[in-house]
Amino acid sequence: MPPNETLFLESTTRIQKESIHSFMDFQVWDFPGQLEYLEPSFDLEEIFAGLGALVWVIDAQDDYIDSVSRLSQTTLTIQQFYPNINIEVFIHKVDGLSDEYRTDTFQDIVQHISDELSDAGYENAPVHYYLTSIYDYSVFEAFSKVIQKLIPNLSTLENLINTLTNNCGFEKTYLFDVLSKIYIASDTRPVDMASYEMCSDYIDVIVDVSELYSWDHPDRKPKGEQMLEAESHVILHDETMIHLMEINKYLCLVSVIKNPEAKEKKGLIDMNCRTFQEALNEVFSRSWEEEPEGQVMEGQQGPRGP
Ligand SMILES: Nc1nc2c(ncn2[C@@H]2O[C@H](COP(=O)(O)OP(=O)(O)OP(=O)(O)O)[C@@H](O)[C@H]2O)c(=O)[nH]1
Repeated sequence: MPPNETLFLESTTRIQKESIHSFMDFQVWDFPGQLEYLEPSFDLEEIFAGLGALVWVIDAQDDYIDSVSRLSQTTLTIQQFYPNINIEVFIHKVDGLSDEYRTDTFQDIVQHISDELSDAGYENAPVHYYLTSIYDYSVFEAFSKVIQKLIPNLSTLENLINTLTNNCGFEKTYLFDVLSKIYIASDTRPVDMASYEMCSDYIDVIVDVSELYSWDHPDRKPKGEQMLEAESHVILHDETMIHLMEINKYLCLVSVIKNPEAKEKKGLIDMNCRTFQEALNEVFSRSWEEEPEGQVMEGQQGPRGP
């Protein structure tokens, strides 16, 4: 949804459950801000038992003291009964704040929460914080990190991407979920927002072009055998190449390549990406058989095969 359209969203009045069917199935539950779910009339087991991550959104442009103390109470309850749930705090709507005020707000919120938790005897709580806004890519980046922690075999995926990235001399590689535009894994070099944005935008371009040309036109017959997966690259004004390869129905691999020789070695790059694709689909088909245990979101299954 474009950010400007969110201005007309209606307020949430009850828990809304949204099922996501992608490389792994999970649900997102949207809670109304004022729901007193810690009251005895609510069944904690029903709410928390199947959760993999709790994402707590704090409006950084508003008075957040109340939200912060509700979060502390919730964290204490969760830590007692459901210690495997990841607690992820989005310090949200930071687009309206100056850089300096943003840092102060971040520190203030983190300090408040850790003080309240340590007053209750809970030191070094595993709470993670993100600065987010819907007016840039930060909220996608933050959600990517939240989802990545729930993926069984994440380190195997990262190792595979590292091998590909290092052997081909890529600058950065992301494995994206095409629909949500979150990246489920990347090589382990630091993420640079500009390259993430570029790769994410390139997926939009390819999806748009594919939609234009992929429908069955009665007068258009394919000339010979067609490749199942989309594959594309573009060279930007500074010679950077963005290379995209669809991996399966849900995922695509997008790489940033700075090496000027890449143009001549496109065949080699494609071949290496195909080898990566085979390895990845093999990992997925194995974890599908094994059914991972532990940190799972409600309704989540193992990653899907190709
Ligand atoms: N400036 C700014 N406004 C935002 C951002 N995210 C959401 N909003 C605005 O905040 C308002 C409320 O958004 P919702 O998503 O309905 O917030 P909510 O907390 O889920 O609200 P409830 O549904 O009442 O629980 C909307 O008008 C959004 O446009 C952001 O990152 N920056």
